[in-house]
Amino acid sequence: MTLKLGVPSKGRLMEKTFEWFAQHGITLSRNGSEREYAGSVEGIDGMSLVLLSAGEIPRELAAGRIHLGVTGTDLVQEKLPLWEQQVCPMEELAFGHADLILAVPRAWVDVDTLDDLDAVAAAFRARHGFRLRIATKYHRLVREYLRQGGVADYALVDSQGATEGTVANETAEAIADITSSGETLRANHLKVLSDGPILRSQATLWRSRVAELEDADRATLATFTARLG
Ligand SMILES: Nc1ncnc2c1ncn2[C@@H]1O[C@H](COP(=O)(O)OP(=O)(O)OP(=O)(O)O)[C@@H](O)[C@H]1O
Ligand SMILES: O=P(O)(O)OC[C@H]1O[C@H](OP(=O)(O)OP(=O)(O)O)[C@H](O)[C@@H]1O
Repeated sequence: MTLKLGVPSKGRLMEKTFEWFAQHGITLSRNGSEREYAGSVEGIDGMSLVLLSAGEIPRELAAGRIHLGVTGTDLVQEKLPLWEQQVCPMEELAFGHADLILAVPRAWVDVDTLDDLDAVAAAFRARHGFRLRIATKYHRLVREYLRQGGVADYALVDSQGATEGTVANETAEAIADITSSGETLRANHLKVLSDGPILRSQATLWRSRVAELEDADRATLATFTARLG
């Protein structure tokens, strides 16, 4: 057996993760072509690399199919209702910073807070005969946040990408998505509610609490942990 490390298979998150491991004397690389999802690890014995979608890493950690994984706090908390029992954060990696926020059309001048949204949601239902729609891929986190905020008159609409476009496309009245620079929100004429983000996320190195460790894996994990300082 080897200690299995799951890393995002593409984009910024993959590149930054490779850089972060390099700073700790561990060289991660993708085998063969850009399209091949196998990789290798140099600089530490007994560790192997698995390239995965960032969104699948939480589930693989929770199933114990990988021992370590890099992905955002947002994805772990969204995908794993019992995340604290299933995974443990080893290190925040100081990149991939993004806030999960609720945003409404900038033209809604009377709506700045969750309380305002609640009032508008009730009026919206009375007027249109259906609930105000919020587009998101973060169903669990958004439902929980709105429940705690006392907002009930809404319907979630699933959106797995280009979520900010759903308002202009008239498939939703509001959105909940991650934002970093804020540019996508601005470009789509949306404004963030002022109550503060639903969640602040960053790329984090997680350890599975359930993956089985053989003696050799335990030794590899100890060597790796010592490297992190
Ligand atoms: N603009 C951004 N700035 C910083 N971090 C971001 C940004 N967009 C996404 N992230 C973070 O990167 C991680 C991966 O996001 P996301 O699932 O959207 O990636 P993806 O490339 O679509 O991955 P997948 O392979 O699962 O489709 C998440 O933790 C998210 O918070
Ligand atoms: O605040 P900003 O810096 O503009 O970044 C936010 C955007 O980045 C992410 O999208 P991504 O580029 O991953 O594409 P997606 O819409 O397919 O998820 C996220 O879903 C936002 O749309």
